[in-house]
Amino acid sequence: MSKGAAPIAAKVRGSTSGLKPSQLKKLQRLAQRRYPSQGGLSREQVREVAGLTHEVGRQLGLLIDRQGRLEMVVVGEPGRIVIPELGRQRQHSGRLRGLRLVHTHLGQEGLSEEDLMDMVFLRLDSITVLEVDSHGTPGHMQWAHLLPANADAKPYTVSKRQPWDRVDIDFNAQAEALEEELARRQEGIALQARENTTLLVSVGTKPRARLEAELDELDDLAQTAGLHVAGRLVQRVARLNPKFILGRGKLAELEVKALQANAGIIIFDGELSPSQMRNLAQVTERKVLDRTQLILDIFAQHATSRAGKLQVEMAQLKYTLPRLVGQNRALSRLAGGIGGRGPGETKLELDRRKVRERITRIRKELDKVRKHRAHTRSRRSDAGVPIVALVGYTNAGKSTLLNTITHSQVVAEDKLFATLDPTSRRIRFPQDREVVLTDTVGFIRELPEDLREAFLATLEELEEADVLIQVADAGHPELEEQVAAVDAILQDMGLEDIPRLLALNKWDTLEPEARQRVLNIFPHGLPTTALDKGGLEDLVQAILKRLPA
Ligand SMILES: Nc1nc2c(ncn2[C@@H]2O[C@H](COP(=O)(O)OP(=O)(O)OP(=O)(O)O)[C@@H](O)[C@H]2O)c(=O)[nH]1
Ligand SMILES: [Mg+2]
Repeated sequence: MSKGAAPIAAKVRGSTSGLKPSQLKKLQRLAQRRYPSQGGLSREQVREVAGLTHEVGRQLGLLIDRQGRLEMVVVGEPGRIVIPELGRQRQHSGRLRGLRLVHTHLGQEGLSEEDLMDMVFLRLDSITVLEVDSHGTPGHMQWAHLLPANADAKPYTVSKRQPWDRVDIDFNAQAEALEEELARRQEGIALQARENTTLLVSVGTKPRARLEAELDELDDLAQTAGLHVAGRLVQRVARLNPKFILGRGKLAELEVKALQANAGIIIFDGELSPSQMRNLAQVTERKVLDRTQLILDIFAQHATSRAGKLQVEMAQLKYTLPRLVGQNRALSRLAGGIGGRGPGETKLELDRRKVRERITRIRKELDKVRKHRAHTRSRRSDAGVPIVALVGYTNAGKSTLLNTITHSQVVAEDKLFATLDPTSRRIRFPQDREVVLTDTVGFIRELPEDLREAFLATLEELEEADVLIQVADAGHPELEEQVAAVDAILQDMGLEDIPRLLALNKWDTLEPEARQRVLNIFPHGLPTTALDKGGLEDLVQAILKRLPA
């Protein structure tokens, strides 16, 4: 090594190969300066940086903290610059990084799309470009910074390109004002904790209206799980991006939204592959969940019986297992709070063999439960009491109907999946007909495979049923889709031959024209208002007519 070659200081990063020792030394010297907040760089500093850019023939980037100290000098290539991963120490809730980037361009182009993306993904206080001409003379400057949520949905503001010596913005004051504003907006939304604040994302090939309607359901699910939904993002695509599911531009938009809303959780409609989940958690540095995990989480919250808990745990273990392998950051995200309820952190840390053993044990226990239930059922059918089962989409009013018909107190709530355990009540109808009325877990479209498997066991009761009452929420905008989803599941279970009634529930919520429209679609449907006993006479008569003699 020649005498003058100093080691590359830790502060100089990037494409340094091929640089002369003297050039490296000059770059290091940049780290000894203090950079003013007003205007960003002093006159001498602008000339120095422009001259160096010209000398090395590559873009230069200066990451400067709020004290004006240089955190890092990044050497780029002639046409681009790659900012290395930054430390995470400055990452507290909703705040900016506390670093601004000033970088040079060789030539006369201002901030590029790529620059703005860097600002978003690195959560920089601001980004500034200084144009350097072919003589090493500084020319125009242009800066940009993020904006708080605003009516125009503008993610950031970009200044005009202006002669470098006219830039007079106070960069620190601007960044601090922005942070204050972000925090103030936060208080505005009823002091929602970051851990509970959620953005919903739908990416798909279906028509936009369909994606929106499905997001409405995801919204209900999120609220059922106790989350605060701060916003949503929909992207229609011809093909899903295998790595991030979203395109890069949309991902930046999501990041801006998450930053503005201070969202700690992002939930994707549909299922994410383990690697997509990992990649997304990494770039967004937020907890990333998919619809399946959300549903699993709700089931975990609502399971009360031993069997119900076991079924949910089994489904969670099965779904989570492949998503744990080789994960580091995403794992620690998953382990706490939502998305990790049920099998707690310690269980998630068990190695795969132990998880498999646990699954086997649960399966055995569930077998026992199943046998016990079968036994109870056969006792019932020995007694010759016909069974009537309520089935239907979640939140349609099954439990309410059971309550009203039997005056019992099964939990009925305006929440999805309020009921997870089948409940049976013996009731006596007029004319001394006795029946067993059974409430069941609600259905949902695209029920996650592992859950379907787990809950088919609960639904075994249905095989013994003499009559099924399919309860639908007639006032729901997705009524037809929900009825179709339930039909499909019943068919799947081989139950399509059991006599079935369709209760068009929540009839009270419909206007007269809507009633007519619904009856045109479902001419055999029986209007019911489960809350009101008087309105159930037709349904009871229809049930009696279908009972075996
Ligand atoms: N307006 C109106 N609301 C109803 C009617 N029936 C049920 N509800 C309400 O709808 C919500 C859901 O009722 P549940 O009986 O819990 O529905 P479920 O089908 O058992 O739902 P899961 O167990 O979650 O699958 C509750 O807030 C009920 O009060 C009705 O006829 N009219
Ligand atoms: Mg219920």
